[in-house]
Amino acid sequence: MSHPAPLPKAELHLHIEGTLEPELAFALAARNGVELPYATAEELRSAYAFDDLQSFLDLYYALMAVLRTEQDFEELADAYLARAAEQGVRHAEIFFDPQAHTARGVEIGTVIDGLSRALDRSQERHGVSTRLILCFLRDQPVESAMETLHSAVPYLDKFVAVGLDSAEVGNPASKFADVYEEASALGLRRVAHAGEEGDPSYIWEALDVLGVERIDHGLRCVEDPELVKRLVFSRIPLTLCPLSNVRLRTIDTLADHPLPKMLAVGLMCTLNSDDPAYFGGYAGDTFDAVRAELGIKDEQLRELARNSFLASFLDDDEELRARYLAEVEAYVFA
Ligand SMILES: Nc1ncnc2[nH]cnc12
Ligand SMILES: [Zn+2]
Repeated sequence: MSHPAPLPKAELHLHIEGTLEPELAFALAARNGVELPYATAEELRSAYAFDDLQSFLDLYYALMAVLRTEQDFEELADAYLARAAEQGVRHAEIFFDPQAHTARGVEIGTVIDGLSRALDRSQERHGVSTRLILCFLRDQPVESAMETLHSAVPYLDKFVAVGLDSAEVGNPASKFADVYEEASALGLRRVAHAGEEGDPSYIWEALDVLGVERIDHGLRCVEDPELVKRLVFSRIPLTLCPLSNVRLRTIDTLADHPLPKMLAVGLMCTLNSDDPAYFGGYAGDTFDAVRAELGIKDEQLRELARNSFLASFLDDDEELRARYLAEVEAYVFA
């Protein structure tokens, strides 16, 4: 029996380094002469059991040692885009973490040029339009973020926005106020992870100090009714990642996810996979999981897909956005 075509969607919260599947990690390790502290891909996969965000980040950064050349970054992105396309992703806004590579002696140009090689061919090869978002590591000094922004200026035509990721608690958004101000002056859009593990004050700061247009995660906004009001009235999109929240133990089970409540109060939610190689599912798997475990109905799935295109940075191609939105409206659920 053939599978029904998946619901068309945009993915707005996806770390390209988090798409590194164990098999590709081993292939790149062999090609680059990098020793991994695991005997097989299966053994590595069995290490994907996390207690919290930091325990995941430790493995996530360690495995990046296999990514060294433009070709490595190109293959990584191409493999993600192929899988995303199979799961109905039509448009992907992709995070990358330059500091995690430059700290290992890999030039930012190698990262951006390698990723761009895959992204530039993606529409034609996979039917997926793309944008890149440069993320700063919030647990690194602000000077390093500023240096990273400056080193990326020659590549300004290759990415559309800046983001903020890595260990949240103890690294509030306000630390990066000057970096975001400069990024905005360079014409870049602004997003930031907030309210993943951090309390609602992290979301307030991302909005009020960094001036972000979207909140990545934003899960803990539900603890602050004033914040929920603000997010609803200003239509700030949240890029939720429910499978990530379970794997990083922000919530106990998917059935505990506040998505139904968030939709009911009018928050502009989108569904995303975050680090799919580590968290057990890509974008389509995420839609399937919330349908199965949270009882999200077909018309709410359509709303989530519609939101993903409305919240995307496709403002420079409204014709393409309109085409995607028409596809969402025309979609017939099996
Ligand atoms: N879920 C996440 N939160 C913060 N930083 C990340 N980097 C990669 N995935 C992340
Ligand atoms: Zn993330």
